[in-house]
Amino acid sequence: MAFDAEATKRCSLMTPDAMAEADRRTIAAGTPETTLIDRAARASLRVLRSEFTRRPVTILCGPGNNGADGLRLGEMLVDAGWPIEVICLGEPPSAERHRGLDGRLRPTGTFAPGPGALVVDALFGAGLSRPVEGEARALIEKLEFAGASVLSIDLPSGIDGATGEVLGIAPQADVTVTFHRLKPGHLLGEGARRCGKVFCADIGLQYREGDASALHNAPELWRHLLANGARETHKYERGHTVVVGGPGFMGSASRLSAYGASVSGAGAVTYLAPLSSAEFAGTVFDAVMVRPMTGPEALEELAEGKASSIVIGPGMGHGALSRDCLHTALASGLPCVVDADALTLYEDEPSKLFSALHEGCVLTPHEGEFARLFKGVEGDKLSRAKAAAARCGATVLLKGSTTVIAGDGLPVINTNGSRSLATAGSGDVLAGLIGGILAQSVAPREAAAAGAWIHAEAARSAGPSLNADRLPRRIAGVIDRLVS
Ligand SMILES: NC(=O)C1=CN([C@@H]2O[C@H](COP(=O)(O)OP(=O)(O)OC[C@H]3O[C@@H](n4cnc5c(N)ncnc54)[C@H](OP(=O)(O)O)[C@@H]3O)[C@@H](O)[C@H]2O)[C@@H](O)CC1
Ligand SMILES: [K+]
Repeated sequence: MAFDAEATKRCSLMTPDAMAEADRRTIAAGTPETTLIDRAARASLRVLRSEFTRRPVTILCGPGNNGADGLRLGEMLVDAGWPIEVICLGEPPSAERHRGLDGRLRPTGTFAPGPGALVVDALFGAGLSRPVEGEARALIEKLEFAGASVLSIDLPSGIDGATGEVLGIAPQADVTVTFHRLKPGHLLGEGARRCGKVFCADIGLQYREGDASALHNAPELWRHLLANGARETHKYERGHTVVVGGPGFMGSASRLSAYGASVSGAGAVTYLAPLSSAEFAGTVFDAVMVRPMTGPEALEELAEGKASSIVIGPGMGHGALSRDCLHTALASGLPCVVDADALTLYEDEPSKLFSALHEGCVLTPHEGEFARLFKGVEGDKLSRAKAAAARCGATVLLKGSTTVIAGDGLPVINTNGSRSLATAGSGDVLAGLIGGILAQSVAPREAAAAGAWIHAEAARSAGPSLNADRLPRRIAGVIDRLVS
């Protein structure tokens, strides 16, 4: 079962190149470029007026259409009676085309933004092609300690719209206004930090299948998949997740996974407890069934029976039984969440793990585990997750304050994470939650996207005192609200 098709269009992220192509298409279909610039400027004006009170405005304009948006915005601000000045890189704009700016153009050397001023950054947007240097760099450097507010048009100048990386230098914007669709660079790395509050305005560009390079995660993509399970009446028809338990003191991580699975909407969860902790596990769980793990054959028996997904890795340890269980889990062909110790068991020979994985698997590494398992995979987070998924032949969920999910279909970027999630055991709960969603016949990329968003949402309104024990209860609340 897949993402909702209409929501996929709305949640699409487009690279600067795809945006330029949409721009060309729209112009070729009869909308003049000046009309698009006009709409972009008008949208910027709307946001500017809603976010800032009247004050002196300096507009920094670059040589391309990002600068053209800035010039047009300048004219609109003059019409609205705002005090403005315009500073252009390179050639000054034609007096004929921009009569409204008469007497307001200043040379670059005069730029001295003061506290309380508003600077519109229209230097570079989607056409940024190299690191920002020279005069443009000097202008952006002056912003750093000026205390002025910054509104960036399309992107903070210097942010690569495809990756979120800084090319040379980029300002810290308070507000960014972009058009048509967000770009991955608005959500990734430094881009996410430098954009401030992001607004996306419709300027009448045509959308076409194949324009997207990634998706911005949102419940409208996958909410219908969760509701599906709730219609089934028998517990095993609603999915049955098996969580492979960890031994002794380590067992708490896997128990958190079992709690995560138990609130996922799956009909049943079985906790397969190593003998050293089976008795204890039997006393702590109520809603989760506990079975003793006599050996990998106990897992095999469940996999051949009623299980519909497996969660393996949290608190499992690196012993021989762990290896046997991992092999049994993967060989079963059931959807599997491979997390924590299951990711690091084979860090010295990852190809052994990769060759056992199948397309129903979801790997959930944090940055440290990712670096150890996918040696040599470098670059921005989106590219790394995609490369890792291609290398291992499974879905990869690369965790962090921004989480990227790559697998079959467009990759998904999840951005509702918060600091409250950075707490011990939170990742174990996530692994269980995704396992529980997988058990409900949801495809791996879709289950990972749903799990990442729900998990983050459960922590979003919480304070720093949130711990992993209390997370499942909050997850249950989020899911119930989503499917009600
Ligand atoms: N499609 C849409 O949605 C719409 C887009 N619109 C707007 O258009 C913007 C895209 O316009 P764009 O393509 O003209 O690119 P833009 O960002 O102005 O920069 C290109 C110029 O900068 C130069 N340059 C690049 N890097 C440089 C550097 N480091 N240092 C110095 N120079 C550098 C580059 O020079 P070149 O590489 O050619 O030598 C070229 O001259 C987009 O962000 C949005 O605001 C709206 O108006 C309407 C609909
Ligand atoms: K800009």
